[in-house]
Amino acid sequence: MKKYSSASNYKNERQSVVTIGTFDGVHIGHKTILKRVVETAKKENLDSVVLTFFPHPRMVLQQNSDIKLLNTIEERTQLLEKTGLDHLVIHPFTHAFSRLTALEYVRDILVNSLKAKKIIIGYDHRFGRNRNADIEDLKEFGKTYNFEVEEISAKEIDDVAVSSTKIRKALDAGDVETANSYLGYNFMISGEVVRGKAIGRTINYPTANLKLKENYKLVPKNGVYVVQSQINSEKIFGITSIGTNPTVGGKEKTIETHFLNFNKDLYGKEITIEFLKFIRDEETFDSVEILRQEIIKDEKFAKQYLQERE
Ligand SMILES: Cc1cc2nc3c(=O)[nH]c(=O)nc-3n(C[C@H](O)[C@H](O)[C@H](O)COP(=O)(O)O)c2cc1C
Ligand SMILES: Nc1ncnc2c1ncn2[C@@H]1O[C@H](COP(=O)(O)OP(=O)(O)O)[C@@H](O)[C@H]1O
Repeated sequence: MKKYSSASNYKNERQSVVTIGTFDGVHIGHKTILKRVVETAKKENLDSVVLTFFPHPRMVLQQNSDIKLLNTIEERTQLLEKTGLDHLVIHPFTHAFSRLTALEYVRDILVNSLKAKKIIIGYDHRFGRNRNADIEDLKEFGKTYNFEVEEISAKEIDDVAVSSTKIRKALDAGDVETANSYLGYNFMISGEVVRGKAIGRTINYPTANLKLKENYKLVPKNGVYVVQSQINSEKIFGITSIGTNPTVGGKEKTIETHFLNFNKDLYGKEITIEFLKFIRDEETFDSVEILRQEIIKDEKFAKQYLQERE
């Protein structure tokens, strides 16, 4: 898959099948569309292209928007790569871009830059300044500019019954199992392991504290989870606590993981944790000793869960 940092950087003489969207999560619904794009391109001897935007329109158009996304742009790129697409165009969503008329957008970006011969798109897709054009307008433009529009019907979309919003809601409720089944992979978070207060090791539960690079990445609800990770290409399971650590008077939100049967220095390493199961909400305990007893129970729960899953 070739990547381009804007539509004007896309240089390719071959005509294409294009789909357009944010594709946050690259979930099973997105994958059915992407599969259709890849297969259509093969059948019709065209190149397959995804046009996506970054930052998210809401991050640009709504002041103080605190929208959280399922994927960082890096994750989105990696997930799209797996679908077998020929080209990924990540076009900068700016104020100027949002002011393009529907005609300018279709003519300059879809037709002149991306050489669209076919556009495969959801029935409710809207585009152009103030999002005032719809799929019927796109079909009209197709007559002028000689491309075809293939509509993905409401039924086809409803049959999958998955949306990025539903997945965000599931994660906000701690329901990682529902989120994972919609995503078709385990929801994950990556970051560098940084130093904390070094209290963990004093209760025999050292925890790797993750520092996120992107403030727009969605973090599941505060609480304790069973997770898995890949450390030096070995699969390691763990228990992750998300929250402010009120028992030890914490204020900042942290994401910290105690890895099971593991004892190595992780400071400075980049790690990814995949969420498997919610264990419980974060609580304020009366003492660190009670917290330690509780973490022992969390560990037992995790081991039991992992054993039953085998
Ligand atoms: C599995 C697990 C569950 C945890 N649950 C809670 C909790 O419910 N409430 C809380 O205040 N802290 C909780 N913690 C966080 C501890 O307070 C934290 O790990 C400890 O303060 C160590 O912090 P440090 O990494 O800065 O040394 C939990 C930690 C782990 C590993
Ligand atoms: N089983 C383990 N799980 C997590 N971290 C571990 C483990 N064993 C050793 N470590 C190391 O210990 C560090 C965490 O120790 P901790 O006392 O919690 O300190 P800190 O407050 O700096 O996180 C981790 O960043 C990692 O380098």
